[in-house]
Amino acid sequence: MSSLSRVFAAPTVHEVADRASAPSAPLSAPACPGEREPVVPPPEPTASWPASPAERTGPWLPDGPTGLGTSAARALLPLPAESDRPAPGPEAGPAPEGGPRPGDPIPGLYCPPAVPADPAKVAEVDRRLEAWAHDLDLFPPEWAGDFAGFQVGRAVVLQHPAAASLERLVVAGKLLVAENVVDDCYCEDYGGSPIGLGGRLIIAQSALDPLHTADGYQRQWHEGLGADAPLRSYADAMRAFREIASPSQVTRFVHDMARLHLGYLAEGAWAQTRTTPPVWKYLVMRQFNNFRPCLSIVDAVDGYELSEPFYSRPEVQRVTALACNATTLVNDLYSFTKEMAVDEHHLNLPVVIAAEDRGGLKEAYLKAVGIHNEIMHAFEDESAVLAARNPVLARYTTGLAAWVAGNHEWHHTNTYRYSLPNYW
Ligand SMILES: CC(C)=CCC/C(C)=C(\C)COP(=O)(O)OP(=O)(O)O
Ligand SMILES: [Mg+2]
Repeated sequence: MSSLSRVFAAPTVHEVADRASAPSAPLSAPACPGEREPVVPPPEPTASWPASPAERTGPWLPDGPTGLGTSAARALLPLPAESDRPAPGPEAGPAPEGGPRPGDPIPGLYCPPAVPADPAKVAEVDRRLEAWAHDLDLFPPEWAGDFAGFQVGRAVVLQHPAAASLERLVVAGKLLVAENVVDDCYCEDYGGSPIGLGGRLIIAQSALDPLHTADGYQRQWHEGLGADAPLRSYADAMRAFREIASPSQVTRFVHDMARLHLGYLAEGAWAQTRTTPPVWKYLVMRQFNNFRPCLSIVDAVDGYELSEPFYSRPEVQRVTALACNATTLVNDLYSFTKEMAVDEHHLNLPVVIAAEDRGGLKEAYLKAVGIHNEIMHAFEDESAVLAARNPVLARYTTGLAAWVAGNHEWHHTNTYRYSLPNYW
């Protein structure tokens, strides 16, 4: 068994049963290249959900956590006893003497630690992704430094510590590369522009959500998906995702990518009209222009499925959005200096706070850290309520929390892409 096989989390009983039906192969290699790996059906959930709306407002509303969102959680589910709830993560520490050093986390930013990334796994994922990107001709040689500097392999290994196989990690990496290629080439750094963005993004969406039409035009559409690197990357990454995901997980992802593209269009519209929105409107846009497509695949990458009836419940949608918003605001905070260096009007949370408060960027930045922390605590409080009620939701919310922690680790240690302002 290769050394890589030993680093994957030992599968639980039902996953082993599932794999017993597949051809025997070490964990580190797909059962059979290109063969669709079975998605492990979740165990039947215990009937712990109130049967009807009337039950949701029963007398059992105990005292529990207060703050953002707890009223929503309390209205829907009984809160677990304090002893049931996991201890909160370590509170953010103060700034080190002389301020944070390159690679240090933002002082005062609250985020639990990530599972350390196994270097062997990172190297193998990077090797496979680089070969894939080269085969699809995704970027010219002059971008090779930025590709290496992005550290995609380290990102997905940190974000998915319970990934069921190396192949599933590589699929997450292909999607991450494709999402950034589209953002860079269509919207931002590499020739992107808000002008005509809608026309480019609608074809990009069809690389995920196929056209169904008359044969002749169907063929033209299929040929059109090879026209540029963004389209090629979306089409091939999506093909790979369809091989490891269930139909409902695919539909979930396609929906989340449409949300992402709507967020790109809003950001582009405000750039065209030079609009600096009020903070609340910016937070709406950032809930769509968001890492959500990465978090919504955590069950597929970990080899199980949070079934659609569970995933669609309002309280599950809420904790998913809270996790996605917290991790995207982390990007605002770590990419702040990079974005300000390019365009002082680039929209991010500190910029819109400073405009609304008519204050300085430093005060706005520190206020943005507080907003992130409030969202992060709400995510932890409310997902603890869900996790205490159902093992599948416990696994799902653990996966969300791991993605949030891993992505924070990737951001604060990626000194090639990011650096902190001298605010401490
Ligand atoms: C990976 C993924 C789904 C990205 C979608 C949206 C996106 C590019 C981000 C949330 C990152 O934000 P931003 O455009 O500010 O990227 P950088 O700050 O340049 O890393
Ligand atoms: Mg950013």
